[in-house]
Amino acid sequence: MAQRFRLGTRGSPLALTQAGLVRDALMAAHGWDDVDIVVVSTTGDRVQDRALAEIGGKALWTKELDRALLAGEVDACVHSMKDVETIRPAEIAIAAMLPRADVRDRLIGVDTVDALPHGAVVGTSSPRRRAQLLRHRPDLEIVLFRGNIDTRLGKLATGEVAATLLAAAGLERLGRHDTGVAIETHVMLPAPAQGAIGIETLADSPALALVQAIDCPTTSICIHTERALLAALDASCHSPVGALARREGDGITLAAELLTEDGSEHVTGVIAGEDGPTLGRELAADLLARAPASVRHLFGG
Ligand SMILES: NCc1[nH]cc(CCC(=O)O)c1CC(=O)O
Repeated sequence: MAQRFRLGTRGSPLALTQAGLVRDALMAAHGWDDVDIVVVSTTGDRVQDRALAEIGGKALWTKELDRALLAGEVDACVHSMKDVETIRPAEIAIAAMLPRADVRDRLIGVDTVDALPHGAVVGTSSPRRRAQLLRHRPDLEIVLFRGNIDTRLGKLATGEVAATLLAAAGLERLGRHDTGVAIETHVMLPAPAQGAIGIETLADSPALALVQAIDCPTTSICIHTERALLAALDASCHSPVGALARREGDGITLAAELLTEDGSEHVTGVIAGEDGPTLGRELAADLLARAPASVRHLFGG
C-alpha cells in the first residue's frame, strides 16, 4: 500500500490495547509492516463525573470516531461492541469482529455478592449491573462509578466502595488476570456484546474488504443476534438488560433478561434457532409480552 492503513481509536489504555490487537490481526492477515494508530478523543472520555446514560448515552463514544471515519481521516475505527449503538449511520458498516473474549463480569473487592456486609457500598454506573445486584441484595447501596479501569480500581483500593464489577474481557486485555472473581453467566447475564471488539469502515470503501479478512464469524453472528434483540427491545442505555448468544454447531442459543432499575422485578427468556436476527426479534417480543408493566415501560425508546 502506498499509504499505511489508519486505525482510529479512543485513547484510554483499554482502547489502545484493543486497537493494538486489531493492528496485529491486520498486519498478520495482509503481511503489512505496520498500521497507524490514530487517537480520537471522545466526549465519553472527557466527561467522567456523570453516568453515561445521563449525558447522552453510547453515542458519546462513537460520535467523534464516526466523524473521523466519514471525513476520511481514518480507514477504520475500533470499538468495544458493547458501546456501539444498535442504529448506525448508513454510510458506516461493522466490517469485522475479533474472536470474543471472556463474556463474564468479574466481582472485585469480595469473593461473592453474598459476602458483602449488609448495606455495603458497591460502585457501578451500569444500570444492568446495578439492577442485577439489587435483585439479589436489595440492601446494597449502589453508587455511581465511572472513569477508566485503573481509576475504578483506585477507588476500590482507597475504600470508597466495598466492591465493583468490571468486564473480565477488559481486565484480561490489560493484563489483570488475577483481579476479581468471574461471575458465571447463569448468575449474572452480561451486557449485550460484552467482550467483543468490532471494527467499522465506510460501507463503500476498499477498507471494508481488508477488514473483513480478520472477521471471526462466530463472534459476529452472536453479536449481531444480541444487537437484534436490543434493537427490537428499543432499549436505551437506561434500560437494564443482559443478553448472551452462543453458537453450537449450526444453531444459536440466545438468553436475555430485562429488569426494573431497582431489580425488584425481572423477566428472563431463552430461544434457540438458526437465524440470529430472527431470534433476537422473537425473544424481544416474547420478553416484552411477558414483562410486568414496570419492566416494559423501561423499553420502547
Ligand atoms: N462500558 C465500558 C466498557 N466497554 C467495554 C468494556 C470492557 C471490554 C468489553 O466488554 O469488551 C468496558 C468496561 C467494563 O464494562 O468493565
